[in-house]
Amino acid sequence: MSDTRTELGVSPLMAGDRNLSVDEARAAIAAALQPITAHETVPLMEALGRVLAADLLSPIDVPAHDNSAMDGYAFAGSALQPGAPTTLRSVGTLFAGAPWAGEVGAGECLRIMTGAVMPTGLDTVVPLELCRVQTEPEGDLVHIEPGVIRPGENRRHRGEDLALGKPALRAGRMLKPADLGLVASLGIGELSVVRRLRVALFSTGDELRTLGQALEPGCIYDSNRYSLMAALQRLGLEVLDLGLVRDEPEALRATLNRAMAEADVVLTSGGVSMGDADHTRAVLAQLGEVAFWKVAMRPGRPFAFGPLKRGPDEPPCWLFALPGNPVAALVTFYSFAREALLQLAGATPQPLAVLQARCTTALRKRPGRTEFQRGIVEHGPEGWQVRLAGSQGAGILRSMSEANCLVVLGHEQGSVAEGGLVDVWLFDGLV
Ligand SMILES: Nc1nc2c(c(=O)[nH]1)N[C@H]1C(S)=C(S)[C@@H](COP(=O)(O)OP(=O)(O)OC[C@H]3O[C@@H](n4cnc5c(N)ncnc54)[C@H](O)[C@@H]3O)O[C@H]1N2
Ligand code: MOO
Repeated sequence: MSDTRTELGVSPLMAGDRNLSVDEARAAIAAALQPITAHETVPLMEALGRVLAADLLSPIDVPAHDNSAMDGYAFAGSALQPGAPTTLRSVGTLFAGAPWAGEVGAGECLRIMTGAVMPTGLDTVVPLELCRVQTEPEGDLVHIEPGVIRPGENRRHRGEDLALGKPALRAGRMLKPADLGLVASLGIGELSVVRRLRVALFSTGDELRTLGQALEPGCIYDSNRYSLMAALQRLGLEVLDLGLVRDEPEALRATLNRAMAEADVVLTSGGVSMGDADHTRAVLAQLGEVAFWKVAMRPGRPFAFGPLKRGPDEPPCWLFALPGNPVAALVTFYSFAREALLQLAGATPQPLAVLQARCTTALRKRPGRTEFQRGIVEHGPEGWQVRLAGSQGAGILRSMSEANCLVVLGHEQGSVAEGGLVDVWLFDGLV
């Protein structure tokens, strides 16, 4: 990371007045970042959402034995005669957890429960509902009509879920509920995970007040820190809340120094547009190589990104400076910061799930920039459909709150006719 200017490439840092496309900005960010590697061991029940540090090899076969997939009768499939009924005598009952110790001879079968170990020599289970049982004092007779079962059916094979020595989960996995169950099925109670990425978060703007403070004339409550903190928590990251920072070089410098000392990333909102940015730029120029971009997108045009330099052998602290307008802050977070933070956290990239939905109204759009509109997607008579969620102003948080998705109109895309298909990012898919 010594020569970030080269790694970022000429285009983003030298973009000057040119507008970068969303894809160019994303690519420049991804090319600059190096994941953190330090790891720690955590108990399984604390591993949800954490990033697996190394491939997890299965120490056992799961299941450990061939076993029955059904409640029924286990027998040797070779006993089945093509085109003729088969009758077998049941010589015992097998329960899960209690392997069969006896013998099973020709023409015999065993009543077996789901999950019980298949005895040696038996490879087929006929489910109870597919056979006729005739009760007899010396052992029930089981009649199987031709064609209801084939040899080998309803047997679960040893190791078919997880095979001894094979990777059960790969490094970089963000662990989800089923993964924790999978690890438990291997008898493993703790995991090596990448340490949590630490993100310092603050809002800038003299007009901002925080919860509990009085709202003087001209002031507003800081909302960005709360929506961004929640978005960071959803990603499973550690948040260092640095509160509000006034529009003063010394306050900014002091806060950035603290963030650089304590965090891997600093995420800010406000103060990146043309207005009063000069002193911000001067402070950032002293601390690192932050580029101020204009991205061809709406909302969220102004955005700054780059490394704040620490010691010569230390990785930089990465700055993501989001625009102040509350919707622009969230849209740029999801467009640029989300995947970059997952990359830094060591997670295998997981692009957002994109749904295609029919737009219930026509949308005006000119090619040459990406537009994000707040929408409400629902299932209608002809499949997924989406309508816009109220006012689309970059400062209108209410419509963002009412929305359940973002309608994403791509860089090259033009206007959309009523009923046309559009891409949708589901908020519930934003992990
Ligand atoms: N001459 C220009 N003016 C503006 C441009 C431009 O390119 N040229 N870009 C506009 C766009 S687009 C946006 S977005 C904003 C972004 O500006 P900043 O990042 O410098 O943000 P601020 O000016 O500090 O704030 C903008 C707006 O958002 C409110 N805000 C800021 N922080 C918070 C917060 N933490 N919680 C709630 N609301 C917040 C702030 O009060 C302003 O109303 O600039 C446009 N102007
Ligand atoms: O980022 Mo701005 O929100 O496009 O107004």
